[in-house]
Amino acid sequence: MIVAVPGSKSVTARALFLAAAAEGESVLRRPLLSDDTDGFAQALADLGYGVHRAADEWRITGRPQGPSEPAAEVDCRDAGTAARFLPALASAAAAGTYRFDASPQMRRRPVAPLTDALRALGVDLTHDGAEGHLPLTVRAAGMKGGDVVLDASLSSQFLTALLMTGPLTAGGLRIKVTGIVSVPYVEITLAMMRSFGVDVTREGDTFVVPPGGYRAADYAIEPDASAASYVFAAAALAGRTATVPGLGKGALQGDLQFVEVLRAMGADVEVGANATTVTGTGRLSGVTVNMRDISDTMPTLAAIAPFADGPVRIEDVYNTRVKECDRLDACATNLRAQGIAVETGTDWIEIHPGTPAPVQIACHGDHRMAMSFAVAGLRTPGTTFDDPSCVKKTFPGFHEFFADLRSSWGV
Ligand SMILES: O=C(O)C1=C[C@@H](OP(=O)(O)O)[C@@H](O)[C@H](O)C1
Ligand SMILES: C=C(OP(=O)(O)O)C(=O)O
Repeated sequence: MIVAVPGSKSVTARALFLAAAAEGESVLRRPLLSDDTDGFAQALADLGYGVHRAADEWRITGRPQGPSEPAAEVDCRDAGTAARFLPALASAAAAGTYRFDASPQMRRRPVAPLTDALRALGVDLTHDGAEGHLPLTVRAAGMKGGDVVLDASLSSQFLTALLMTGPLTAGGLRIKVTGIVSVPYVEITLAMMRSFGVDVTREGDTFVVPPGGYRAADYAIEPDASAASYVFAAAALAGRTATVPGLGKGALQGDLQFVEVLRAMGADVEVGANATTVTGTGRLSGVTVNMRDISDTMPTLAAIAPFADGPVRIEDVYNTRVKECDRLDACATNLRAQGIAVETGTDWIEIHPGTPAPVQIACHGDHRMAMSFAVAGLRTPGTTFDDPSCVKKTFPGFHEFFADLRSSWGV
């Protein structure tokens, strides 16, 4: 069955940034419509960029010189992308005072490696509450650019923010990276910067970003590979077939690699030129997998893991502890509540086979907790959620979408 998923959150956020920074009007086709991307677009409008949104086509009027508003208060809501990318964008403005705040959940998440780097580059930036967290205020006076050292071992979003800001500085940036997670997201950034006219080069662990700015683009946003993980996992679990169009061999998003985990567990997987198909075979074997590059799909795997015929061990995912919630803890606690044996360490989780009992899943306001355990709920009737609407962050219609999928599969 063909199952279309909404547009990519990561690609939509980058496209919004790059379009706002570019000279001219950009057209973004099939953007994701969700709380994160709505918040990002609204933030740009609040900063004074021209943002015109029709359902499947957003038009952004770029301002290479920065926001047209001399001062603004920006709400980044729950979005890591907005909270990390937008203060960097504002820092490059010729002048202006911009305050960035976020939800309590996003206020808890770190931004220090990025704000330290911006300060080292001469930006006047103050944390208005806890040091290293939102809220923060940028008093922009243009950025000269130059050399900077960045630790991206808690989040690649810090690096993406600096990379995308580089062309807006007078002399460009040379970013030396001392640690990195979620590398495929950096590849998305570099590919999209190329689509907006900028080529970043690498010298070992240093990224060299030229000055000169971006040019506007007509940009089609691919479907969200992390959202697709729920469809693929559901097919593997239910013994059905799902084909997600728009995500194939040329896809930008690393999270499509989740299908290789399902393949290793026994599902049939076909990655075509422009679509990916997963067929459940009725067999799911245990697996040990390093998910450092694709950690947004860790909860998807953790939730279905009890149905495998051996232990599922997921390694190298420390930074899932600083996402919408502490995901290693939240997965372990929910699985244990279902009666499943689970062990965890600082950066790993191991889940043993079992028959999950129907319980109310504690979502911790985390869309991925709700969506992952909804997939596992295919085999655990009676599963409920304390906060089902938290899916709005990236997939507002998820529960209706998933109910439709189940009824077309008859499961
Ligand atoms: O750059 C991006 O769009 C993202 C990068 C990843 O974050 P980290 O780099 O913090 O792992 C990912 O988890 C997040 O959902 C989106
Ligand atoms: C970690 C996530 O989001 P972000 O960092 O963009 O808020 C996510 O969507 O799983």
